[in-house]
Amino acid sequence: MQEKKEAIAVIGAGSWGTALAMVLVDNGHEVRLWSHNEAQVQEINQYHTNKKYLPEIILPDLIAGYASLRDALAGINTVILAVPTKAIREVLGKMRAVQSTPLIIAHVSKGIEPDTLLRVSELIKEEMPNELLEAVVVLSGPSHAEEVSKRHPTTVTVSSEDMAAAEKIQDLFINLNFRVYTNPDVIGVEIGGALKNIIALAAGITDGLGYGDNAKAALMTRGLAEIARLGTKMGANPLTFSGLTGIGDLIVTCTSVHSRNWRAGNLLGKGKNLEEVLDNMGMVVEGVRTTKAAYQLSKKYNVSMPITCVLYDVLFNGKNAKDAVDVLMARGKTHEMEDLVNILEERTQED
Ligand SMILES: NC(=O)C1=CN([C@@H]2O[C@H](COP(=O)(O)OP(=O)(O)OC[C@H]3O[C@@H](n4cnc5c(N)ncnc54)[C@H](OP(=O)(O)O)[C@@H]3O)[C@@H](O)[C@H]2O)C=CC1
Ligand SMILES: O=C(CO)COP(=O)(O)O
Repeated sequence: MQEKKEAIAVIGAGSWGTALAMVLVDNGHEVRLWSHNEAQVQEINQYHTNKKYLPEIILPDLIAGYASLRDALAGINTVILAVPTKAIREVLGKMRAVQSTPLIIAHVSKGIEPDTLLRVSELIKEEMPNELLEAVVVLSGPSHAEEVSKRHPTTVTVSSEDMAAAEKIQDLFINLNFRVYTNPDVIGVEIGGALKNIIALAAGITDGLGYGDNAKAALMTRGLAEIARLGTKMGANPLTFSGLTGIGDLIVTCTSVHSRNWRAGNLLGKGKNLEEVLDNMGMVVEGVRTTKAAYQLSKKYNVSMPITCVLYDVLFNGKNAKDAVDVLMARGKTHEMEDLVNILEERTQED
């Protein structure tokens, strides 16, 4: 399927960076997997494992671990940026310091920065000077690293303001186990990928409370409704939320034991406190910061996001999880689709 082979730097050797490095090696590319942790780089090069993040997996020999960012980026045109949203600015600062030629940066992070309310592609454009940035691409969709690393069938979507760059990333990754679609709606793809983590935390909480499948289906459906309302108000195509990076990712994250967001929520629902939960997770739980950002976005855009708002109170204001569910169930009567219809009508009038 794939013709042109090239050297690619994957920046971040957590679960997702490592699994994506495997896909690229399967497609015949030279892969340089950078980590800020030298011991981990040694483990990757000597033992071909990454025990902390993918304990069951033997990595292909052709994944080369790099501790030097300068060496990892030497002569490179395409970077896969696979660190948590919180680390993006720091890592881009380090890249800026050693880079002199323009890069296509394909990010795979699912978050929004609180306070600035920037999406990850916007953060990248803010941190990287124009002369170092050929294009920014986002790769997102229902894709747990644990399953991708076992080469189980997976589908994702790539999006960019530069669709030629998105198609390049599609070509680099697509194979018979990893099917890559394109979608030009960057806002919708990034908002869907980031905000599904909020709903996964909430779904974990109701599972932890022992509420079962009706409650989870309600959260997923009404969660998607509030994601679509906000995203559409921000300029996304509402259809994107019925695609892989919307409902697709929401399903996988709310229903899989692999999801760190669902697992964190589940522990919260069982009565553990947030600090304890995050300390024990050992991997990123993006939904916590994203809840803060989405809460702020809902105020900025004046969009009703009841699930996000009660989760915000659970995470940051000490609200009891069961009381939070009661608040949602006791809300005033409302129409299922009216708000989204109104937002779409407003948009038509503005055009
Ligand atoms: N895991 C998955 O299945 C998927 C994850 N994603 C998204 O990908 C992004 C990365 O997640 P994931 O790989 O799962 O996260 P992990 O927690 O598994 O790994 C994070 C990696 O980033 C490194 N890191 C953290 N902070 C910094 C920093 N300041 N500088 C350099 N490196 C840093 C960590 O290093 P250290 O070990 O030293 O902490 C670790 O190698 C997230 O936004 C996530 O939502 C998207 C799709 C699937
Ligand atoms: O985004 C993911 C799957 O598509 C991974 O979700 P978690 O970060 O909750 O593990």
